[in-house]
Amino acid sequence: MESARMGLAPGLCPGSAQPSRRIPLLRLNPRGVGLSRTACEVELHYQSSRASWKMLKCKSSGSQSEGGQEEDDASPRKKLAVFVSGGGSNFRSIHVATVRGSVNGDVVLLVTDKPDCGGAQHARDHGIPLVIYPKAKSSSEGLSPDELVTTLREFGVEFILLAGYLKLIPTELIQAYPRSILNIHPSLLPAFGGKGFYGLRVHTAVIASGARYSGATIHFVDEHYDTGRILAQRVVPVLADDTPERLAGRVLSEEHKLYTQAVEALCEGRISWRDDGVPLIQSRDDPDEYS
Ligand SMILES: Nc1nc2c(c(=O)[nH]1)N[C@@H](CN(C=O)c1ccc(C(=O)N[C@@H](CCC(=O)O)C(=O)O)cc1)CN2
Ligand SMILES: NCC(=O)N[C@@H]1O[C@H](COP(=O)([O-])[O-])[C@@H](O)[C@H]1O
Repeated sequence: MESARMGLAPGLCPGSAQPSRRIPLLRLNPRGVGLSRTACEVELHYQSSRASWKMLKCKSSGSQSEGGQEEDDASPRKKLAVFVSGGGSNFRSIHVATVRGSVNGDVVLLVTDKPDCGGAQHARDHGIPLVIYPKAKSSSEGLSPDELVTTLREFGVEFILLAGYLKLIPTELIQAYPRSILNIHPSLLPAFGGKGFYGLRVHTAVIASGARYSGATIHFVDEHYDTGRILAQRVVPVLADDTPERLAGRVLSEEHKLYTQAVEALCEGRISWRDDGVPLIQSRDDPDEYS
């Protein structure tokens, strides 16, 4: 049984241009992993006779707040995992908010199905470990659903944020993280959601429908695309001469603000569930106000 121990190194990614030091191909121990953390480094010890995959490791200091204070006096900082497939502007926006301190949490892991995407590059540039899910058909790299759950648990992940992630989250993860997975969608769900509705396709459909308003939706994730409980929305007008690209740009700008506010509430324990199952955000300024 192969075991590998490694220190952290500046972000390395499968296929990255000039890895400063190749991380050995790591194998996951079916019985779990050992995780030890030095002052500013995380070392992972993996043994496995089964799945083989590449673990991208970087200094963990990149995920701490600017003040370096690891935990808010009031409550411990929440550990977040972000899932991306593309440019990662929502991921970057959330990461900036954790570093600046408005979000009482840290991004401790990035998950992607596209290791060369912009979001993965941001993780490498900022010392955030990265894993691949799901396995690419053409490659042996990547985790199985059970291995993904194990890895998230070993990183102490408490909440999962989908941010332009384009693969179906498996039932194993939904069950392991009840009421703890959020997604952002670029329309006013339930309109223009579901399989096939992602990226510019959403905005093209909105314009073609003649809808006068679109927007962004944050929702909890269930087993199906875009059918989970809606947590927050923002409305964006559709202009008579809009193109999908221009509408996308205005919606994306609202997404960044909406997602950051939702994650602030999530990390401060300001989300409550109405008796009919609708999640509400409690105002930071007025505890009697919910939206
Ligand atoms: N279990 C869940 N998984 C995911 C959800 C969800 O609500 N429940 N949300 C999506 C994000 N999303 C919309 O917000 C979404 C992403 C992708 C698709 C889609 O049709 N994907 C294509 C494949 C696209 C590709 O691989 O390039 C498909 O499945 O055919 C719809 C909606 C993330 N996961
Ligand atoms: N249905 C899922 C979907 O379409 N998600 C959308 O992908 C974009 C990702 O942008 P980003 O990578 O710059 O955050 C965002 O507009 C997000 O709402």
